[in-house]
Amino acid sequence: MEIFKRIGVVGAGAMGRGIVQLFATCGIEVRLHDSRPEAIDEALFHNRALLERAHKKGRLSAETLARALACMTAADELDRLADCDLVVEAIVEQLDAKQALLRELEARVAPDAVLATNTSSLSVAAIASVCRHPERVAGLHFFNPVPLMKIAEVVQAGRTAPEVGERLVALVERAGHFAARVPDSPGFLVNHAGRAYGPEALRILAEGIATPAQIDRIMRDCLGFPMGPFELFDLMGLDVSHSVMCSVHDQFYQDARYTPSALVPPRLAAGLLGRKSGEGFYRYTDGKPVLDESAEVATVSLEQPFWLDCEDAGMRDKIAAVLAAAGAELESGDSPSTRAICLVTPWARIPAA
Ligand SMILES: NC(=O)c1ccc[n+]([C@@H]2O[C@H](COP(=O)([O-])OP(=O)(O)OC[C@H]3O[C@@H](n4cnc5c(N)ncnc54)[C@H](O)[C@@H]3O)[C@@H](O)[C@H]2O)c1
Repeated sequence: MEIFKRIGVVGAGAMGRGIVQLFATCGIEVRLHDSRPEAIDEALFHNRALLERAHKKGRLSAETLARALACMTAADELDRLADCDLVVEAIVEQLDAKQALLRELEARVAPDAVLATNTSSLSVAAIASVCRHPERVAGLHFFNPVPLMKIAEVVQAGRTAPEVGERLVALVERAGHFAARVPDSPGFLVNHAGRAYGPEALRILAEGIATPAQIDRIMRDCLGFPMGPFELFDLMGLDVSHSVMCSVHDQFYQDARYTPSALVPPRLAAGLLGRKSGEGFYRYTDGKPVLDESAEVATVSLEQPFWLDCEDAGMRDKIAAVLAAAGAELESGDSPSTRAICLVTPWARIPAA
């Protein structure tokens, strides 16, 4: 299978820079373009610092470091991507912007060059629909941060040539990631499944049930997620997440289960985008969250009885044993009394104790 020799990346934000780092580290020449020239310099500087740090920590040999740095270059003009055999776009999540870019790229690259989109949720077929050769267009959806999240979705749109998908799978595997071949459906696989995470957390917040820090802590400490939903919003950028929420909602014909949260637009207008703007649900200094030391963990009163909603008898016994060990009373009726604190067991992976 012919692996790509020279890759162009358009969009030097969180994703574009990560994609550049990933491919350069495995020795493929990558050229980075952005409509803001300063974003290209910043991204290449950022990548250099990350790679040098990895070398200092002994995770990257001097040879791989030198090769990776030599492989990453700036493309000040889009014309500099003309001889790339693959161009991956990672610009703003807007259909018209992506279509306009693909048109511009098609006018420059060779007839057999592949064009890939890193879109999180837009239809790949809709992006490709403006191209003269939609068979060369596929989705190549990485996750943030690209070098660490070792999976990419390879999206086969209605007109994507099968060999284009196969070449992208080979490229993803060469970079050491798992390639998941997925159909061109709203949110593909991961962001469709993720609707039960972020948007549901926003609903809990909107209903005043818990704060972002409380929700994040429960998802991390009790359910074993590596990151809570609000930490994830801050990492992805709320602007990017909002576009995904709106796009998936539209593509499912406004199904109420996917309704985007009204909490989000005022936060976007205020610039509370997350790490990239220095503040989102948390505040950041030098890219690190500033934790609110005064935030207290709420204590649960053991004076009130507990009522447990759990159909799994084995799990029920385990939770009952934890409550008993803590000295709490567990109600046994079919429905809770008015005093009871109700415990609901959602479906999830239970982390090993
Ligand atoms: N942030 C995430 O966690 C994440 C994860 C997976 C996929 N994505 C997708 O990747 C894409 C980029 O997301 P991001 O978070 O890197 O965005 P970002 O806002 O960090 O960066 C986007 C970059 O694109 C540039 N840009 C915008 N329009 C352009 C154009 N017409 N031509 C050239 N450059 C242009 C901007 O100047 C900016 O530097 C989006 O489609 C997003 O949905 C994001």
